[in-house]
Amino acid sequence: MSNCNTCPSAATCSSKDAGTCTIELNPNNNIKKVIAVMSGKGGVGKSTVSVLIAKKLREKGYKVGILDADITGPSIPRLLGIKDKRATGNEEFIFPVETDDGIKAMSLNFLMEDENQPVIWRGPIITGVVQQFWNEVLWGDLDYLIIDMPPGTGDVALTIMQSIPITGLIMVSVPQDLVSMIVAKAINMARKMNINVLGVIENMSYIVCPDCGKKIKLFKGDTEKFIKDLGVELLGEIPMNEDMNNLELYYENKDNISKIFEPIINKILEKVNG
Ligand SMILES: Nc1ncnc2c1ncn2[C@@H]1O[C@H](COP(=O)(O)OP(=O)(O)OP(=O)(O)O)[C@@H](O)[C@H]1O
Repeated sequence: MSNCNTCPSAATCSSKDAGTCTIELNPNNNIKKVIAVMSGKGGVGKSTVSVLIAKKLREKGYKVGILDADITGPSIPRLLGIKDKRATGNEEFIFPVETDDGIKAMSLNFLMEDENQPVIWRGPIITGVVQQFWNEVLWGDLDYLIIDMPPGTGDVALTIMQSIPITGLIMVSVPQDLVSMIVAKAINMARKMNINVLGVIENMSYIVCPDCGKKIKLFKGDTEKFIKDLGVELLGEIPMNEDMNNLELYYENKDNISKIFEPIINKILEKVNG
């Protein structure tokens, strides 16, 4: 977790005297581990990976929540297949929405009447909402909270890294040198903030030929070099396919998805618990 020594705003921040700006967790919540999923670049499959992690952990019997910190582009409700549900609350708490398989989720879209309406808010309001999702949502007992980070290395990502105790951060990339460069920025940002980077998941790594089963690399990015240069572990590769593009039908495609994601989740578990 971050502290004031690593914070770029330390000179002007009012929390400096306390030595940290970590937000106290609501005493009604008991969250054992927080896994943040980030990319730096948008549209590479961060939310997809967040949902895959949540589903797999839930299948293994863990109590799981997923916090959609992508306030201006929330996709978790759709990917979980619960886009029509709405969150409720009382004077003290916001209650998370729960999937049929028992994953608790909070996203701005659960609070919007119409998912197509944009939120046209400035940074401080957006960061305030993310902080509320952390400490005003009644998560209860969770083994793992997955945070789907917003794209980029801006204000919201910075606030999350500073104020939420992240156990480990997973970076999602695709095999294109332009994307790798931006993901490298995000990894370096996390390291500057003393966040434990668990590794990189390469999404859209390849497609599988439907006739001969051969793996075809569509992009020519030098993943090996990128991983080596940054000294970070490759946690696994995810192909581009229909199953991944239709996560709301997860249980129909579970076996295919498991073949790909089971080794990845086992590695993640090893890293967060090792
Ligand atoms: N491996 C894959 N195969 C096929 N489609 C995929 C794959 N991964 C992601 N997609 C699709 O690509 C789109 C973007 O994915 P996703 O929303 O997970 O990315 P993101 O990085 O979270 O985007 P954003 O920057 O908007 O938050 C979605 O339509 C998703 O279904």
